[in-house]
Amino acid sequence: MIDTSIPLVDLHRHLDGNVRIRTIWELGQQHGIKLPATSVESLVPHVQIQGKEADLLGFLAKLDWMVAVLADLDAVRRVAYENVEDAALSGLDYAELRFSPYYMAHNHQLSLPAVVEAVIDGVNAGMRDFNTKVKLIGILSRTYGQQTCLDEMNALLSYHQELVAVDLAGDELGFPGELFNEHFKKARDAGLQVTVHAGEAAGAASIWQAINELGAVRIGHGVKAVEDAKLMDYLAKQRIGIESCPTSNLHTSTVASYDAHPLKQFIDAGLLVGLNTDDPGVSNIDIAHEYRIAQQELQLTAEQLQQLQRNGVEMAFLSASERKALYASKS
Ligand SMILES: O=c1[nH]cnc2c1ncn2[C@@H]1O[C@H](CO)[C@@H](O)[C@H]1O
Ligand SMILES: [Zn+2]
Repeated sequence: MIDTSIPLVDLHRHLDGNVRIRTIWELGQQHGIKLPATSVESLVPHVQIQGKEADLLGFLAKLDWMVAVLADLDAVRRVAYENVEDAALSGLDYAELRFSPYYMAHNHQLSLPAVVEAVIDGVNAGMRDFNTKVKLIGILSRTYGQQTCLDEMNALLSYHQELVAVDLAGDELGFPGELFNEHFKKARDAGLQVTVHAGEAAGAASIWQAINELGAVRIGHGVKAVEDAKLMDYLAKQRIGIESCPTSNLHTSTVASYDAHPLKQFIDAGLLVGLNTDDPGVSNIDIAHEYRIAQQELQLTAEQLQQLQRNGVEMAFLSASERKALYASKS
């Protein structure tokens, strides 16, 4: 199902949505943080989806305990380091890990630039110990509004050489992309690429906005693109990558069932679409699970699965020589 001759990548993966349950428990104990459970086992329903949530915000609440235990920069480094180990354990050759500095910092008033630096340090330590190449994407958590996102952007930009891109995540319905046009201009001016969570909770107009005003060259989820034929055409022609995350879309009730997921329509329309996990810890999945779902629930052929795998490599934020080296590492 996964073709071992093609690099396996995951480009849409929140490192603050992938904190191990045992780590949440241990950090809670270590720092005397009150958790809503008396054991690792009883913590599970508080941080992992059981069935599905009614909407995106219900889903996002599951991440809250993952960052509630980030009491100091060592905790941040640990989570970043373990994310690289998790990526390696799931067989990824290359991963783009994304994180929101304010989301990780706010419970314990950590400094935003210090959190960015700690994530970079943890990931670099992970890359020394494990065999997965990682690049980082900085997130603005739109749910906290324009000013906080400006603080996030400034913290991220002070480490722009260690990042490949910026993203906008959180409450898409409550905080439309227009609020962040200036933020993303700063990022583009600093030479960063842009991917945006769009067309997940809101409709196709949000995807147009992300492309035309925020400068997105990739779209996270993009589920609602199927509602707009012109947009589908544009995405295909412009080779705008769609970071598809089918299980996350089910868990947020963005789609009612796997059957209703538009992945096959994206492929049929010739879109540059790849498979990703989104928040593996919250959804309790790995990348292999998404390929299994694509085969068994979305009825994709072996050729289509290979195409998804290659699309991932094509849309990765890598230079031409890095992409070549990634392919070469498999042959
Ligand atoms: O599927 C998603 N859609 C929108 N926002 C998300 C999703 N998963 C996580 N976050 C958001 O990303 C930041 C942490 O990286 C947080 O703002 C979290 O709410
Ligand atoms: Zn996401």
